[in-house]
Parts: sequence; C-alpha cells; structure tokens
Amino acid sequence: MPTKVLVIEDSTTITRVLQRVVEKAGYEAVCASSLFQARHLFDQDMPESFLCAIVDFHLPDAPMGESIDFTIESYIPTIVVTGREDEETREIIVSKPIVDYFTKGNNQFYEYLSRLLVRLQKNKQIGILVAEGSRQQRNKTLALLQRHNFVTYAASTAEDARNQLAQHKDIRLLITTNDLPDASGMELVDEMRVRYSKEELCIIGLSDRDHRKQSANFIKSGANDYLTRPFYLEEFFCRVMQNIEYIENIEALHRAANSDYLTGLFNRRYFFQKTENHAQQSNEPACIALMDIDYFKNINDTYGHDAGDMVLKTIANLIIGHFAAYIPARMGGEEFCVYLPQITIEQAKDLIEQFRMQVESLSIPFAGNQLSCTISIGLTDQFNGSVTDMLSRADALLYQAKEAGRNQLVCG
Ligand SMILES: Nc1nc2c(ncn2[C@@H]2O[C@H](COP(=O)(O)OP(=O)(O)OP(=O)(O)O)[C@@H](O)[C@H]2O)c(=O)[nH]1
Repeated sequence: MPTKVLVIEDSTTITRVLQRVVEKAGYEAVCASSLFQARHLFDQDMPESFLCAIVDFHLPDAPMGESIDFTIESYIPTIVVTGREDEETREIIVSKPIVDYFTKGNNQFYEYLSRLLVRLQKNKQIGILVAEGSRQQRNKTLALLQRHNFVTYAASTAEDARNQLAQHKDIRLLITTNDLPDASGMELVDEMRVRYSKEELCIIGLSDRDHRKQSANFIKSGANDYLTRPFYLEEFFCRVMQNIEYIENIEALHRAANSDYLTGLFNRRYFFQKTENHAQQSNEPACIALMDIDYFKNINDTYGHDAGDMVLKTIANLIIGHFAAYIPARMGGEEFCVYLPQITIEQAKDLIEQFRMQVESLSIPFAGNQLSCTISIGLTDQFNGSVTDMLSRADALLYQAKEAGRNQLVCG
C-alpha cells in the first residue's frame, strides 16, 4: 500500500492539482476540505500512516492557520500552501515548526513540492552532521533538519566532527560554522576536503552577516555552498535540498557508469578497477570464479530474448544474495564472475558448489512456461600478479567444465 499524504484544502481545483503532485511522487492523497473533515478522517487513521500533510492556511472553519496547528500537534510533518503573499502571513506560518510553505498558483512551486515529497521519504536514509560551537544555534539547525526527516548528528568541536564522520557512513552533508573551539571552520573544511571529495561529502559553511568575508573563505577552503545568518527558513531548506540532490545525482552517474544495465551487477570495467588494487595490495589468499550459463542460446531461441533476459536477471539476483560478502560482476553475455578475497580454495569450492545446485533446482516462471538452466564454473586461487591472469586461468577451467559435460565446477 502506498504511503499516504493528508491534503487539507477547500478549493476543488487546487485539491486536484495537489492530488496529482502527491500521486506523481508515488503516494496516496487523502483529501479533506475542512478542518472538521480532517479531524474526522484522522479519527479513523494513525498519524504514523501519513508521510506528511499539505495544509491550506485559510479554510472556512480555520481562517488563521488553525489546521496547521492541528497537524503539527498530531506529529505530522506539515507543508503549508497559501494564496496570500503578504509578509504578515509568512511570519505567522514560519513561526510554526513546518516543513516548508508555498504560495498557490506558481507552477514551479508545484514542481518543487513534488521534489520535496520524494525527499521526505528519501531523507530518512541521509545523514547530516552539524558542527557548531554554540549549543543553542546547533540545536536550532538540527531541529530544522529533523523537520525534513534527515538523520542528524551533532558535533561541538572539530575533533568531534572528525569522529562522527569516520563513524557514520550515511553522512552526506556537513554544515559547519566558524566558531568551533579547536579549529576554525575553514580549517575543518580544508581538512575534510583532503579526505572526502565534493562528490562524496557536501559542505555548507554558515557565516554571520557581520562576517561576510567568511562566505568566500568557506568556498575557497572547499565548501560546496554557504549561507549567511540570519537566513530565511525557505532559503536554508532550498540550499540543503540542492546540495543533497547534487550528491545523489553524482552517485547515480557513478552507479550507471559502473554497473550492468540489465542486472544491476558491477560491469566488467568496474570489476577490474575494484579487484586489481585489492589483489596487488593484499597478501591474503583470494579466488576467482568464472560462471557461464549452459546452452543459454537455446533459451533465447526457444522462448525469446525476453525470457533470456529474465533468466539473466534471476541468476544475477541469486548471485547478489549468495555472494553478498564478495565482489560479483556480469562480464558480458551469459557470463558472470565473482572475486572472493580472504578465502581458501576449499571454502570457495563449497560455496560455489552450493550455488551451482541452487541454480540447477531453479524454476523460473515466464509467460506460462517454467524455465530452468544450469551453469558451468571455473575456479582458481592461482595468483601470478594480476586479476586478468587469474581470470584467464578461470576461463581455461570453465572451458574444461563445458567439455566435460557442463553443470559442473572445475578448480585448479
Ligand atoms: N537474452 C539475452 N541474450 C543474450 C544477452 N547477451 C548475450 N546473449 C545471448 O547469449 C547467447 C550465448 O550463446 P553461446 O555463446 O552460443 O553459448 P551457450 O548457448 O550458452 O552455450 P555454452 O556456453 O556452450 O553452453 C547468444 O545467443 C547471445 O545472443 C542478453 O543480454 N540477453
């Protein structure tokens, strides 16, 4: 069942637009046209079943934002929409702990709202570290981030920030000021840039209005962005969102470049990049298994190319599950490879033999048919200086397995 978003809005036209925005983001819109109706809906549901609420500031039975108080008091992250653009209304709205607010009628705002809804779910997996010397300011920044569902971490010193970053691999953004007791914010940024690239960790520097030069210094020290205090709530959230999206886009590009489009496994190029370094630097034993589906052409010829794709995806998912602790890849066509570091050939043999039997017993439903297949495998632990050489040896052993009748493992 999709996650729900509560929409409280009296205009049917705007309700329809909001409903579309919510559905485009992948959620179910539960709509109420008044505060009374919202209370009634709410009696029948749990607050936890709502990702957030989109609430009209002015409703016939709640003219001054009373619906906002209702959803906030019900612990639902609240996004406000309003037809009023005056500063007084804005002040009333932003004085409440809301997620964000939008004025109706601007198409770009609806686009932004759609991105925000997607983010509220994704943010639950994203860590942000706030390094600020002042406890009061630090807690304020953390509270703002929590409204957007981020996983938050706090540091009061540069040393603390270093430790938190080393410990929590989900941290994607560091927000820092220049008031840390053991290092300047610039020094911390400079140091972090040696360890983490701009694509691995975004950094936003916070500077005071009285020290505007700090903003330029943050950027020169390697920060991705800066904000000057006091900032507009909306500006803060826009900057955070943009930086997080930047890092996610880079991650998506890396994933696309390094993985096979059909199965999601690493591709051949990335497999070599990842394993060659490991093999050169490590003195521990390692094995390579090269696996090939038997008579795969027959599956394509008998049931069609889509059936072949289905078999490849099923085998790839099995590989991901069975060899989760190792480095698997699709080498091309119906050929897969697994690099197994810190393992003896006897241990690898057992693991791969189990996998071969798992494939043998597989029955894959496809268009009214049950597809089955077997695999042949070459396995080696002989390392003569490169993974490429190991792979050549595994390939020769795989050839022997095919020659000996297929559906078997040959090691050496
Ligand atoms: N469906 C599908 N087929 C693919 C893909 N990549 C390669 N193939 C097909 O895989 C088949 C491989 O056939 P062969 O090299 O003759 O090997 P085989 O039939 O598995 O026979 P043996 O390896 O000798 O047991 C070819 O028909 C390719 O067109 C793919 O991504 N999807």
